[in-house]
Amino acid sequence: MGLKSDEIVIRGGKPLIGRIEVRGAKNLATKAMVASLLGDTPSILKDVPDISDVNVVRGLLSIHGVRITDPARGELILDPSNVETAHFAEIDAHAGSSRIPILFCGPLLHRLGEAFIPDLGGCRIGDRPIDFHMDALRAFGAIVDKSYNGIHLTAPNGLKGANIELPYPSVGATEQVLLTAVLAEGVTELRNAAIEPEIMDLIAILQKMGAIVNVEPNRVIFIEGVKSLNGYTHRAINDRNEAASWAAAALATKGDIFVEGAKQQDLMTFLNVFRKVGGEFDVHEDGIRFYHPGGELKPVVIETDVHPGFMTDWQQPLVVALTQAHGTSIVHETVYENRFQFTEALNDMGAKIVVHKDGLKDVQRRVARRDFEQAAVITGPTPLHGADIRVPDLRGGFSHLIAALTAEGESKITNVGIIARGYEHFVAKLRKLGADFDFAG
Ligand SMILES: CC(=O)N[C@H]1[C@@H](OP(=O)(O)OP(=O)(O)OC[C@H]2O[C@@H](n3ccc(=O)[nH]c3=O)[C@H](O)[C@@H]2O)O[C@H](CO)[C@@H](O)[C@@H]1O
Ligand SMILES: C=C(OP(=O)(O)O)C(=O)O
Repeated sequence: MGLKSDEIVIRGGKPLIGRIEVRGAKNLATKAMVASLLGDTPSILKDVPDISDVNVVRGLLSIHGVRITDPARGELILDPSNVETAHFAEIDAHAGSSRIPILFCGPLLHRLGEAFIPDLGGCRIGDRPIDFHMDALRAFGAIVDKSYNGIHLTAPNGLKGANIELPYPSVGATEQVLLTAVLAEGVTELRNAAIEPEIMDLIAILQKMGAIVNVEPNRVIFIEGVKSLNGYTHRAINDRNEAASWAAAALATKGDIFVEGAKQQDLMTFLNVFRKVGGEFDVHEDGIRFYHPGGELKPVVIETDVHPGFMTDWQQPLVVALTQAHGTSIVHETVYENRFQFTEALNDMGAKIVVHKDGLKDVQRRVARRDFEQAAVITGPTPLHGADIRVPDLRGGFSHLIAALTAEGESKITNVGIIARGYEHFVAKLRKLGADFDFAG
């Protein structure tokens, strides 16, 4: 029987070897596209990855009247001059696979005086509430009405600078405040802000547009509202999460992958862990070579955290390599409540991973426990064998690809479409790295 478009059959046990390229980050490009709504003139974004989350945001921007053209590979011109005329109150659509529509709130309130936000997508890796976003918008003066099939926001008196302290340094809520405060009247002080490299890149974009944003010590950001902003021209920061995923793939499969576009500065925390596990890397001007130098991999204890800690999006691919380490590794997941679903499939393939749903209370941790954290204890090395598995979420899906490539025998993975949310042309890249697989999609 033929394969369906969201299925891949992988024959594993072969190292991945070769060179691939990472381009603009999913976690920046999509937000930069939203920022174009704030400008009075067109914006130009370069190195936009060909991923489905970008297409979702593109679709929503078009519905709002932003004219989008792509004159060259990875380049988008976003012209917001028709946004007012395309004005409508309600989108009868879902956000598709993406969480980005939540970031339309501030820009639409500024331009139209109201915003309608449909249900959000994104990975089902925990509750993922949006209370910080809504509280921040209320502090700016927005009125939030949840009686719709989605959320309806208005700002009858305009948006005014606010004093906001986030309960947790949320990436999305920090972006929400930035995208709202730049055109709000007066000064906004944001405390306990997230400072991920993608946020710094968004701030660079806003500065190019004419915004005044000061990043102060201790997670404080001051934003002085301005009356209007122009469009920007910007090359998106590269995708460090995709780079880390390919690095993990090189380690697990005993391979050697040159990731063009990987940047040492954005990956420092990951590189330290990669080295401690026994992987080697060479930093070049145009990328980083990640490889398994031979010999045994070593176990590690990791706590996921906000930047500059170990990014939660890195843990899922790395766990596959940890199944091949000699000894017991522990991954404390402190950012999301439910990010170990992917380990069930790994266990079906021969891994020994025990997930502690309430975390490991007796194990000493570097930083204080969060109420809902989980821990995975991985005992290795365990040979992996092929299995039929189903992708649960984006990074979990990439982990399944790595596991199937590491395993002896054949694996059939279904629901691989999710992986295209954040991994550009992953099938072509696997082919380039010498993977043995069948894919019909
Ligand atoms: C598109 C994008 O950029 N996604 C990234 C972004 O997600 P996202 O922006 O959704 O993640 P957040 O940083 O907001 O979430 C962190 C934690 O805060 C909680 N929270 C967040 C908002 C809120 O209103 N209330 C609340 O309780 C979340 O449930 C989670 O436990 O940052 C995450 C953390 O680096 C990454 O894993 C995601 O890849
Ligand atoms: C959790 C992730 O993404 P999103 O916030 O888009 O669901 C991710 O990139 O791993």
